[in-house]
Amino acid sequence: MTPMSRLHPPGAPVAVLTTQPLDRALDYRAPPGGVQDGAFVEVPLGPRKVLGVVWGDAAGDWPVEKLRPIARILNVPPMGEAFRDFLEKSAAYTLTPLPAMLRLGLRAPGLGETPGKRRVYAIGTGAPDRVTPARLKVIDVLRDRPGDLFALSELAGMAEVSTSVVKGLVASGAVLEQDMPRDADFPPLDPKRPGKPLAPDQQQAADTLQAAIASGGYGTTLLKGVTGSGKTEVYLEAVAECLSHGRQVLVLLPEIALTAEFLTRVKARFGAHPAEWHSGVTQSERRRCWAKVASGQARLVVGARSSLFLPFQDLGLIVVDEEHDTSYKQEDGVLYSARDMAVLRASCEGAQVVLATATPSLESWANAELGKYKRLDLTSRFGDAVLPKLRTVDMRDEDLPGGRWVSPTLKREIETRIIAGEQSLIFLNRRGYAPVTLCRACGQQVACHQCDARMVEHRFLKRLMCHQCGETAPMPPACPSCGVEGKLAAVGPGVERMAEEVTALFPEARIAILSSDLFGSARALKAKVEEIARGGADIIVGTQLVAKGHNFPHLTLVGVIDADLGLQGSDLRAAERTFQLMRQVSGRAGRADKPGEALLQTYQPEHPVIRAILSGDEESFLREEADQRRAAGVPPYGRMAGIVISDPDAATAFDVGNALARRSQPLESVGAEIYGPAPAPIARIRGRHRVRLLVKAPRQAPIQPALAAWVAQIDLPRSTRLSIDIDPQSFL
Ligand SMILES: Nc1ncnc2c1ncn2[C@@H]1O[C@H](COP(=O)(O)OP(=O)(O)OP(=O)(O)O)[C@@H](O)[C@H]1O
Ligand SMILES: [Zn+2]
Repeated sequence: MTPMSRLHPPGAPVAVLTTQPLDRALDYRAPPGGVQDGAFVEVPLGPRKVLGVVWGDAAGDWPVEKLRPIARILNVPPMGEAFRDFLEKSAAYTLTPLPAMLRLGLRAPGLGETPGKRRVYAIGTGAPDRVTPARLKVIDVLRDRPGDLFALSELAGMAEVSTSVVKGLVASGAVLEQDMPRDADFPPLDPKRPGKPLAPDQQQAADTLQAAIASGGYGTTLLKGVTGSGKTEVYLEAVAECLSHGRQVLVLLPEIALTAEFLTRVKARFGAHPAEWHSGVTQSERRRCWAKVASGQARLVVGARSSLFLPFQDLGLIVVDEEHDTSYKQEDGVLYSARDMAVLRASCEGAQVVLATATPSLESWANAELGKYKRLDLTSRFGDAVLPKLRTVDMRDEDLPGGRWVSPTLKREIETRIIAGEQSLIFLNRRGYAPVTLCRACGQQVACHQCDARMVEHRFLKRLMCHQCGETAPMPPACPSCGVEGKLAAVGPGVERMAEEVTALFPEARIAILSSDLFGSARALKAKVEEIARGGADIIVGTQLVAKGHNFPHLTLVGVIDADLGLQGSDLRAAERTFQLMRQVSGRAGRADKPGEALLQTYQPEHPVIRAILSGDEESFLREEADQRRAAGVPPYGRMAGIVISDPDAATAFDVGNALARRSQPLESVGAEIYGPAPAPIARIRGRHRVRLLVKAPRQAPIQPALAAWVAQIDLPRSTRLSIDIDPQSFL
């Protein structure tokens, strides 16, 4: 159990950790009345006041009388000991400075403000005196989230109108302007409401999870169930158990588009919606969520990976749904895996973790094999639904003209579904219109001027876009290399081009295209997903956005345009990822009463991974994959870290890389090996040249302190950046 937070008496020296980029906590004096460990405070720093958290005793290297006093204690419950422990451990694990870690824990707007200071906007009762398209957009946003409060700029931004449009609506009473009320409580959830009657294997899994929660303490369970087996129903029983013990629950989902369906299921099960934390919620909702999680009033939070850094008071359960999903890895700023950090946080809090998936990551599977995690299996779909039949379409035998990708075989199957009134999904994991734009005069590809990457045509946006830096440019009238006009050609398919081909093949069909860049807001995407689930499309053309966890009851056919796509390249997880993605996307078919089928277009039907996907024998696939990784000493049977050194000047970056490679002693002393330096696979991003080193170590090696000592030997030039990715998932 967490010890009681101590009270530091008035005037006592205490350490305060701020979010400022300093390498340690600073000493201050406790204010009149004293201050508790974990208290959120405001302290003077130079001429400013900054936010911080009381972090135990002062370091004591300054005389007490020279210390400045804490300016103010915020009206927020102190941060629990377990959370502080988690921040320290996660900082040490990811080699992140503690202040940067704390920043993740303070991502709520207006923490220091007293309620009543901010102006917020909500739907009013009046009718607008005049209706314009701009005004309608504002009303649309408000109607879509009844009960939500918006800041002025936020509301205007979401509606894509100027703030004066909102003000005009306030004047007519159609929009209500008010001072921010005290954050409202979340409606209570009732864990005693009955759930759906469970199938015997579901019941058994639910009982096991409930028993673990009832007995208290930390533990992790891999809940492996085939797509459509009803994993969600099972872990909702675990949620119910945890709620009935009065403890808090966090459910992580890999994709905002999945929250809408989950909210509906929570409401059906517990009678009300949970708190939400992700980039799609308003600022005031974020603030409310943070505050109510801190006070313990919000009992269930559904969120994205950053919700792991919410100030839970008594966290009893974390569910990581679709635990294999690569989007759980944060690839910007603080580099962390939300799945691994969930396990770490749970161990600090004495909580249970449920990792739910149909296709476990090799990491989690291996931990279950080792007995570190418990494992529960659901081997069949719920009810009468059966797993989809999978077969390959051998593209070498298909008669297809150049520039077309839907094989005659796949086309016939789609026709059958349209006649039967069922849905088909065409899957291609590539955003945009075409991956390559080539000049037929000079043979050059259009490239990003600041990255070592091609520009990808996005016809819907009428622009070229770099998928590395996000830079966009209008489609040039002439080739940027040779200047010849009218010779630029799109090469290869993207999801937009597939939609074009499908429209030409099925002019009468209703076609929906789902790709993350085609939706301006989470709201628009959610609306589209719901419309599709209701049957509002005959053919869905989509990227990996649709592969994840969706329930489309009318969908009976999945056609994978290029099953070989992920098999190319040297990524150590290429086989694993392809296997997961193909099984997941196939799993969207036949989830209700009608059986489903998945067709994989491939040029190499004999490839071992393609054969494993078809056989559906996950265990042998994972076992074989495990053997190979064990032999190579790579994760999860060895440790890895990726170091990227970047600089506007290539030679400088290489010099740093070489200097590090030479001074290898700290790493060698723990048995680690260094590979590189070499140009990173994407050798230039945003004008910075990138050089990478890979560090490989035995599984038990204390790699973090060794890495820290190793990089500390080098003084980086001012222009150089160095990032360390522990357990890298992508090798770009
Ligand atoms: N015990 C049950 N009673 C009634 N319906 C159920 C039950 N269990 C599952 N279902 C239904 O079966 C469908 C699939 O269940 P669920 O979404 O929980 O599966 P899943 O294992 O999470 O699937 P996936 O891995 O593909 O996301 C849902 O429509 C769900 O409502
Ligand atoms: Zn770029």
